[in-house]
Amino acid sequence: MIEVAGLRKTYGDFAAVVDSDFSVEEGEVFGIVGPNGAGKTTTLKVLAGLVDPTEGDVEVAGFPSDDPEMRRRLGFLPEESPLYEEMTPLSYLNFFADLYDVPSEVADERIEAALDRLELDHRDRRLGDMSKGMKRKVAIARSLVNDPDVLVYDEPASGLDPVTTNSVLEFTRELRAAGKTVVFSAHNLYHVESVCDRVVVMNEGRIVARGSVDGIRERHGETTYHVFTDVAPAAGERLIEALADPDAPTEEVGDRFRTVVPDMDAVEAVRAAAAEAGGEVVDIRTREPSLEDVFLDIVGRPMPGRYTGGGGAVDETRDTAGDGGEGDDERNRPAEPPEGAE
Ligand SMILES: Nc1ncnc2c1ncn2[C@@H]1O[C@H](COP(=O)(O)OP(=O)(O)OP(=O)(O)O)[C@@H](O)[C@H]1O
Repeated sequence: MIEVAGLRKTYGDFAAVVDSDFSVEEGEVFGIVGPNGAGKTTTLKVLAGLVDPTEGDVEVAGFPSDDPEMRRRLGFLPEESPLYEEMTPLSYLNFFADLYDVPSEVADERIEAALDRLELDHRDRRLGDMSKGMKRKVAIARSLVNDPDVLVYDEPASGLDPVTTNSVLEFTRELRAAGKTVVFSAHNLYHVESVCDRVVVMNEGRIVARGSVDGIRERHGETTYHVFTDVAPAAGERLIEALADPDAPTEEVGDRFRTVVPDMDAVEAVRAAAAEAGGEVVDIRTREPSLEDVFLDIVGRPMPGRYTGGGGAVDETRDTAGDGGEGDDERNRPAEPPEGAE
């Protein structure tokens, strides 16, 4: 449904997006995550036909992104919803339906359905008097007036209270169930984890990881084992020292000591050290890395420069360390991942 190949967007000699490639399947919720300034909004604006790429090919629903037909198939939700303060939700949404030439009876039905589903009351209230959550819902309803196949949402749930956030995320899942294709950006990784089928992680203009959330977690995060021992406090120092060499961080937690290790062999080392210190292993828990742990690891890696003039040249860095694998692959990964991130 969406194909992006070799996308690059520069402003002067600054590269906002560098060599971006990805595709989004029909009926998929696809997430773009990354820290501030990573290039998420720029990518989404290119998809929505609001910003022209400097280089590369972008196709949405079979049309190039500068084709007016593509815009008819797409609903865009900008990061900030620019609403006309004096209008009411109904007048505002009808105005946009009109711009898309939606027949008025169809528009009425569609708008009612969207506002009902989004549980937006006060449909005759001035937009200027509405809360941020209500305005966001109106903006989401606006993205649907032309019944698009593809929805491009920039931070749809940012700055909303937990109830409104859940309702927006649930609504996104329903769009998928209705066969829509959704691309959205987010800072909040929980939002991404709870909704997206696949994601790309962007950092400093580049895609640095991609795949399913679980796939990324498996490749970039490490499962750790938390081993609890009942060594007496007086012998704790001995245990900590004994485990410093295999680099198994150990600390006192309540009436136990907890040692964090990467594998079952290391658990045996803890067992031996605990026995030496007069105790034994009383509990072992595995800890999966959260997407947040993984994200911090990935975006913490050094990146090549973003300026094309004078400074670091960005072009040559493409696929420097990408494994070129298929599906759950990753590309443009900086050559040196940091040592054992916690
Ligand atoms: N019109 C523009 N002119 C110059 N630089 C721009 C322009 N638009 C974006 N940039 C720069 O491109 C980079 C990427 O911006 P973008 O808004 O795409 O990032 P983002 O990942 O969406 O960030 P955020 O999470 O803060 O919204 C930023 O450094 C930004 O300052």
